[in-house]
Amino acid sequence: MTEKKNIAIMGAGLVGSLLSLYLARRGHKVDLYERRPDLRTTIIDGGRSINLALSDRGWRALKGIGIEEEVRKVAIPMRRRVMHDEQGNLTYQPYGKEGQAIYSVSRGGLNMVLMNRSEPNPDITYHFSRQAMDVNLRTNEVQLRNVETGEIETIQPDLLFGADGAFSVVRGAMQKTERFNYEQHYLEYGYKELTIPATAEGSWAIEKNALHIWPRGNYMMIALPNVDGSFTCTLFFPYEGEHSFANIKTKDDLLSFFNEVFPDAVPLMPELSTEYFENPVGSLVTVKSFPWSYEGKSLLIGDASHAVVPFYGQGMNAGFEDITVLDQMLDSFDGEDWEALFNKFERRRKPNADAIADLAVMNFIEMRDKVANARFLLRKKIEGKISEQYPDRWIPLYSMVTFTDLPYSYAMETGLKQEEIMKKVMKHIKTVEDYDKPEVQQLLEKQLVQKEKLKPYKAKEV
Ligand SMILES: Cc1cc2nc3c(=O)[nH]c(=O)nc-3n(C[C@H](O)[C@H](O)[C@H](O)COP(=O)(O)OP(=O)(O)OC[C@H]3O[C@@H](n4cnc5c(N)ncnc54)[C@H](O)[C@@H]3O)c2cc1C
Ligand SMILES: NC(=O)C1=CN([C@@H]2O[C@H](COP(=O)(O)OP(=O)(O)OC[C@H]3O[C@@H](n4cnc5c(N)ncnc54)[C@H](OP(=O)(O)O)[C@@H]3O)[C@@H](O)[C@H]2O)C=CC1
Ligand SMILES: Nc1ccccc1C(=O)C[C@H](N)C(=O)O
Repeated sequence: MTEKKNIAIMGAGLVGSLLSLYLARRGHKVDLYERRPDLRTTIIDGGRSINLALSDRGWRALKGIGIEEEVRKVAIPMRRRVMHDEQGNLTYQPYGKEGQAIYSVSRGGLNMVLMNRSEPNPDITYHFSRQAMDVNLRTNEVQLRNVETGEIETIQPDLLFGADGAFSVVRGAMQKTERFNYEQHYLEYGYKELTIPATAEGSWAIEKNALHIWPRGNYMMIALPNVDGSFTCTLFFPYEGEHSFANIKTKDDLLSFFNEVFPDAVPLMPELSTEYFENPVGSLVTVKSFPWSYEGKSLLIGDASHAVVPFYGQGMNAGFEDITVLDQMLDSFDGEDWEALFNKFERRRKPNADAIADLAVMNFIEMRDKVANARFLLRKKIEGKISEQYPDRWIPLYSMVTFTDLPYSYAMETGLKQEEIMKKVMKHIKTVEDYDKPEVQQLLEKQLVQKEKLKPYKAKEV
């Protein structure tokens, strides 16, 4: 066992709360400081993103601490995309193979499960309504403000983890250190959450086990199911321009626009105009930074180090995977050189964080635009067939990201190679049956077998 450390985690969101369980299991004493009040006893306004898509990388981290089964009970499998066109016609695209799904979970519910798990553990203490204001990275002193009383206190842990989200204060302190790289990029789009409530019978008004998309070219609405029969809808919409948040000023503007572009959804959204004008518009930002640690005393993790736009449904999953990877590294850690450990961790994770950030932006274009196209859906079916025929040489990009633990960077590189091959294949395809044409089969044989364009993943030593 390594020496017992006093560890402080800034932020008791999804990543901070899960991380505390992993660190306490190794015998450390963990204190979490969260600027918000305890969500188990307080209704919090302003917290957005009511539900989240949980997939394999996230499940793996929950399983690693024995919490998977509890979360599965309240997770709704979403097996496919259901696309709604402007006439209300539906098309479908499965996410993966038979039995594969992404899972809709409540953000607050998941956070509570994680918090409750730490309750009987004397080595984990939550401090709510404590906002990190300033960090002295050299001394590891953190200034905290009691949000309720305004009092300031200073703590000095042995190790400090910054799990304080996309607008991290711990990262803010690192930004002032020498040779720290930082970049942020806001999309010209914002998001607003709306609701499709449960039917009078308490059931789901549209297909329950699906993620619904209303793709409209340069904007879209999506809906994820909740256990109470409702759906949380999110409108991703430009801030400015012809169709934009700026241009919807009145209830009439709203209803005439929604009736025109989302006609099948409007009758299912009785509170549309109240919610639209009351709910905030959230911004969409990618944050890339490096390094993530300082002198072996502090480390950024989750969104604090790599915030990604939500379109792949991978932000939390990537943050949870950070914990899995860190925990694996702790298995062979001598307990001495935390600086070397943190350096190894950040070098391993950085290329993957960058890859999922870029993939997430790409998936926005796919969701808001491409999925409405019959040729795109045909192409996905063909890809499914290739994957069935060459299971060890071709895992579709979406599946690599969502249903495996292959590094995101490998998924991205391989996806680009697949794209090249698909362009060639699709020149010969008009219908699914064309897949069996000799020229298609020969092309695949040449690319995949003879040229070995897509080699299976081999781990590189970092
Ligand atoms: C609209 C939307 C939809 C999303 N959908 C998905 C999805 O489907 N799947 C998915 O995997 N990811 C999704 N994400 C991303 C996901 O929400 C984040 O990646 C995830 O919440 C990151 O967890 P975290 O613990 O690092 O940060 P957070 O969850 O933000 O937690 C940070 C915590 O730190 C606290 N905090 C902040 N500043 C301070 C401070 N100064 N002092 C003390 N505490 C502080 C905050 O109150 C918060 O509780 C989505 C994001 C958005 C915006
Ligand atoms: N990648 C992305 O596009 C986004 C990711 N997220 C992530 O989703 C998770 C949960 O989000 P949620 O609970 O809705 O968080 P919020 O959007 O409610 O943000 C939490 C706090 O962050 C600060 N904040 C929000 N937007 C900005 C901004 N543009 N610039 C500076 N500070 C800002 C605000 O602090 P204050 O009140 O002090 O101003 C806010 O109260 C978090 O992980 C966050 O990291 C959230 C939004 C976008
Ligand atoms: N959770 C989300 C939140 C916002 C936007 C998209 C998602 C998705 O999960 C999209 C899904 N991965 C898809 O590709 O269809």
